[in-house]
Amino acid sequence: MAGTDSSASSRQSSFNSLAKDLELPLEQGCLTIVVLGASGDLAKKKTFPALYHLFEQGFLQSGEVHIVGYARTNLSDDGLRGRIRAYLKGASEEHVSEFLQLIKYVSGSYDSGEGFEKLNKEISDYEMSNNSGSSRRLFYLALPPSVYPSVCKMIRTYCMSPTSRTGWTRVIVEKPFGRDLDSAEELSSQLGELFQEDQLYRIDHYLGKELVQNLIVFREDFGTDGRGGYFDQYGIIRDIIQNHLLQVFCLVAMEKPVSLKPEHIRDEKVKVLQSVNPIKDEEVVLGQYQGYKDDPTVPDDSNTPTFASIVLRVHNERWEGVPFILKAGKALNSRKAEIRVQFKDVPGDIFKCKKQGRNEFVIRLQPSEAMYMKLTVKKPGLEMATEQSELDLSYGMRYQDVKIPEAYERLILDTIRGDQQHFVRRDELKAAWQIFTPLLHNIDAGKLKAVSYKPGSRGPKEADELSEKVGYMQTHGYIWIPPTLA
Ligand SMILES: NC(=O)C1=CN([C@@H]2O[C@H](COP(=O)(O)OP(=O)(O)OC[C@H]3O[C@@H](n4cnc5c(N)ncnc54)[C@H](OP(=O)(O)O)[C@@H]3O)[C@@H](O)[C@H]2O)C=CC1
Ligand SMILES: O=C1O[C@H](COP(=O)(O)O)[C@@H](O)[C@H](O)[C@H]1O
Repeated sequence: MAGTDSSASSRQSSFNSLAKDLELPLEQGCLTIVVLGASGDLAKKKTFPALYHLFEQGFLQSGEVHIVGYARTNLSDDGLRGRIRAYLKGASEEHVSEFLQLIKYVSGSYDSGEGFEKLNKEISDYEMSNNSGSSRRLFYLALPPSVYPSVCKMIRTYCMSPTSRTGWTRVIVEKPFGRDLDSAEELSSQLGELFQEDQLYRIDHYLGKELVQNLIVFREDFGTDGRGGYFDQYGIIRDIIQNHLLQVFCLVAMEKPVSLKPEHIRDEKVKVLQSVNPIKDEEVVLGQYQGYKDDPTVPDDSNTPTFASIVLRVHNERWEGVPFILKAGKALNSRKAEIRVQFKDVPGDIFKCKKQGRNEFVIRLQPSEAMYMKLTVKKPGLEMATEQSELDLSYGMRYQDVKIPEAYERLILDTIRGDQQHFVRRDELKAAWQIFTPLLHNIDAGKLKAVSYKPGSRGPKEADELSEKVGYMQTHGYIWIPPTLA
């Protein structure tokens, strides 16, 4: 049975020792996870599968956890279970059935008491029957941000963990957290009036990826695929750069934190964000792929960028003069996310032979996690010539028996443990919007135009020109493909 075997208990024990390292309280007892927006895309593709994987590994135990889906759509418990089952392909039938039995569905609106009273009754009945005297309540808002204020108000009014029991109430909110600095601050104030900062978990799933650190390239080989209506309201900067890529940038550029405690790490992230200089228009390239406007939900005159390459410059002792190129796009030639640290040429290079490229340290976040170093070595043989080679740590080869957890899996577990290290703090969010808001307002006002690029290409040629102009040198004549990708 899932959740009761010895591997599950050994995981529970390493989980407990990690919690001890971070000085988090060790907790057991009744846990309810409520997924609001349970009928939606994120819930079925990411949230419920992540919960299943936590269950399968013993982090969520039958008899202790209770999962409730909530949305307006009229569904039965089995109706919701059927939708979820379709996204748990390849999993053991026995485990899946056991997991699905933990799930109930409650239907109701997002702004009236009736549905939330029903939801509270469902949770309270389970807590009474569980008999542990505890009440841990986790609310996952897999919903459009427009309904966060009303949903949070309803949770605060009807569904909080009762003070008569030990436990807590925590709320996970998805991105986008606002459209610019003012709207994000307004949303933060609305939520801040209802919950303490330590109850709010602003999720950015890039922070849950195994190899998250710096970045220079981020590419996707698909377009907006049916999400054109949503995407056109936001664009690539709000969808990916202001959140996912900026978070990764912070982890690379920040100074060493005082300790691994969440507050110490987030203090350093805020410092580096506050050291970023205003973005210069001439260090931005925007693109829109040909065919984007064929989507009927996208206006014919849309200037929304589906591609952007933006140079950030950090005004501090360590990074003065170093360009950080944040690049993301839809409908490109490949789907990958990488951090690429390129080393400068040595001054007074004594080797006359033409180099293929500079030394680079690459961290591939996906697909096929890897870290590798591209470096110039002497070409084996009698002549004194150089060539490019590599030191490779491809995870698929080095860690063949290890299953790398999904980002959402890790982040939900962090929330249950009360570890906010990988979540965005309010002042961090503000500093992030401060960097991008002037640029976004200029784009919204039509002052910066997106140039067109071919789907399946590297994006606009102007982006490569910009990288070169700020000092990045592409490797010529030799491209190494890690064996796990070949
Ligand atoms: N999908 C993805 O891959 C990702 C999504 N996100 C974020 O996660 C959240 C949820 O995304 P996703 O699941 O794609 O969204 P959906 O559009 O699928 O919405 C989720 C559910 O919310 C309800 N809903 C939709 N529109 C409205 C509305 N205008 N007013 C009230 N309720 C509404 C619907 O449930 P019902 O009608 O049954 O109540 C719907 O099933 C968003 O904040 C999104 O930005 C973040 C990263 C990736
Ligand atoms: O939040 C989002 O992220 C995905 C990319 O996530 P990944 O884990 O698949 O790299 C992006 O496609 C989507 O547009 C955006 O909303």
